[in-house]
Amino acid sequence: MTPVLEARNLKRDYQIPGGLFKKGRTVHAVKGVSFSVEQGKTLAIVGESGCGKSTLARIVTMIDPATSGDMLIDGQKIDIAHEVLTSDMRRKVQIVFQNPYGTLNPRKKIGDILNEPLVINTDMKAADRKDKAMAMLKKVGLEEKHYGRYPHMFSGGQRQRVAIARALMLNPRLLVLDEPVSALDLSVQAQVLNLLADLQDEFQLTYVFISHDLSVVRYIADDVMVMYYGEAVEYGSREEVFADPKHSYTKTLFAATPRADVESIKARLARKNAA
Ligand SMILES: Nc1ncnc2c1ncn2[C@@H]1O[C@H](COP(=O)(O)OP(=O)(O)OP(=O)(O)O)[C@@H](O)[C@H]1O
Repeated sequence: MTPVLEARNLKRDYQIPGGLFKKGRTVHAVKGVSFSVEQGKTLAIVGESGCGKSTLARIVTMIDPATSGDMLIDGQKIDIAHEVLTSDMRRKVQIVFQNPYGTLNPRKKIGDILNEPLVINTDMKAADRKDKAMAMLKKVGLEEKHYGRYPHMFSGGQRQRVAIARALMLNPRLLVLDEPVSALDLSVQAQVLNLLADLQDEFQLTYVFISHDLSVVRYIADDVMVMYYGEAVEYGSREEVFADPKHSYTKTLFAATPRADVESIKARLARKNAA
């Protein structure tokens, strides 16, 4: 089966300009990383701050170009240098960030926020756009009455639901989730993770899930890639990586991670496995 996303030897360098008495230098943020994700699966990318996860997320989402390497969506090559990147290509991958309040325009109503991607990228009629936005609100566990409200009227968890709904409006092939629950309380984290899992089941969505929290990764990932200083030091199925971490960095990372309360996620997965 052709993977939804395939990355081959992706690299990203940043040039840091020099000053009067200081030489410029190059930061190798991502040093040749390869991975793939099949439809309906979740690849978690984990690692400590500065390891290059967000840079990779921005490359995969086509927000930033890569310095070299190849990226394919459904087997189709993406122009990683962004010289001829079409909007059709861009809309195939959407992203949800950690802090929805920072990415939802506070002056826009939820309905307008959900409509916006359709206005920009499609020629759908206003009535059809509204129908789609209303349906999406329900899919993410919100209600029709929320359509006319502003972001500040919602809780953190509800705002993240809006961000997820907005990301799904263009029926993307891939959703990049960049620390999507890290800013939320534990009980709300579990609800949002359950929502993501339900949406994945229903729409066969494919996720790249960026996280530093291994207790979350353990319950949502199919595959895990551990990054360290721009390199993938570990990559395999969740079971393999968790049962037998090979790299010394991964062992340290696992030992240092507090176990969060993810009982409800565990229960949900147990139910799913039993069904
Ligand atoms: N725009 C930029 N210009 C220069 N250096 C950058 C830029 N963006 C990231 N870097 C550097 O690239 C490296 C990887 O950063 P990146 O933000 O991808 O890591 P991260 O693992 O996502 O960290 P965090 O979790 O803190 O966001 C770091 O050394 C960072 O300082």
